[in-house]
Amino acid sequence: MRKPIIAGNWKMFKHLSDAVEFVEAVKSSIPNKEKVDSVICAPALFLPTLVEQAKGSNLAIGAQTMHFEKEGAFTGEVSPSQLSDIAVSYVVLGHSERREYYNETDAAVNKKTQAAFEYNLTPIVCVGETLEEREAGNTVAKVAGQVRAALEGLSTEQVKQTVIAYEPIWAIGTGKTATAEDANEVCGAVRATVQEIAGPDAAAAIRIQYGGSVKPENIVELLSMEHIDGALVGGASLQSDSYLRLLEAGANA
Ligand SMILES: O=C[C@H](O)COP(=O)(O)O
Repeated sequence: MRKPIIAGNWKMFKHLSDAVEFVEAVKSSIPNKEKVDSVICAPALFLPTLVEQAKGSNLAIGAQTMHFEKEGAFTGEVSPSQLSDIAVSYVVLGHSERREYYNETDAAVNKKTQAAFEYNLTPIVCVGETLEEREAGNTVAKVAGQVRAALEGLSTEQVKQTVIAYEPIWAIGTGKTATAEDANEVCGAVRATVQEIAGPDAAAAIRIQYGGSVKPENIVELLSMEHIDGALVGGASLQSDSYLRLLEAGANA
């Protein structure tokens, strides 16, 4: 059985003092690591403080993006080596907001995924279709193409350790969740794509999250689905009580 992974993506919300208060409130109540991987992906500015604060607890801290180069003249960017140096453990790559507003291409996502492994970070690679693509019946083609591009050149072992987050773009921050059955169908297509690229062992091991208006009220049903191994959560991860309820659902899935 695959261990569930619940990751909060705070996007560009909170000030440092709110973030510290949140981690203080949750850190002693995070479920055992053997039952669920619990992650908060925070703004880059907060990472050193939160990593220190979460040390010794079951909470892991992740970044929301990074460059693929180790270092260089890339004003405003954060490198994989810098994240690794401060002991960040996860990084979200190819979020639809990065793809849409910052022109993050499939090729860049692939370079970043490879760089994540080079620097000991676990990549959470986001894929998903727009409403137009869904209505045109192109969901699986779009998502499978993004998965193939992101995983190109990775070893089977690296594919097994990658986390894929399936996030239909029309469900992000809109309150519209895909039905658990629809989400499971696309996550199943992601797994089938992984099997084509990296074989059955990798397909059985890779963890696939659903994201898009996940909240304590709908997470149990989503996690009961065969191919859904966790959730990438925006809005509902911002409040400590709601975040802990999501983790509880993960621990009991
Ligand atoms: O990364 C998280 C997703 O974009 C989902 O955001 P949301 O839970 O606010 O819909």
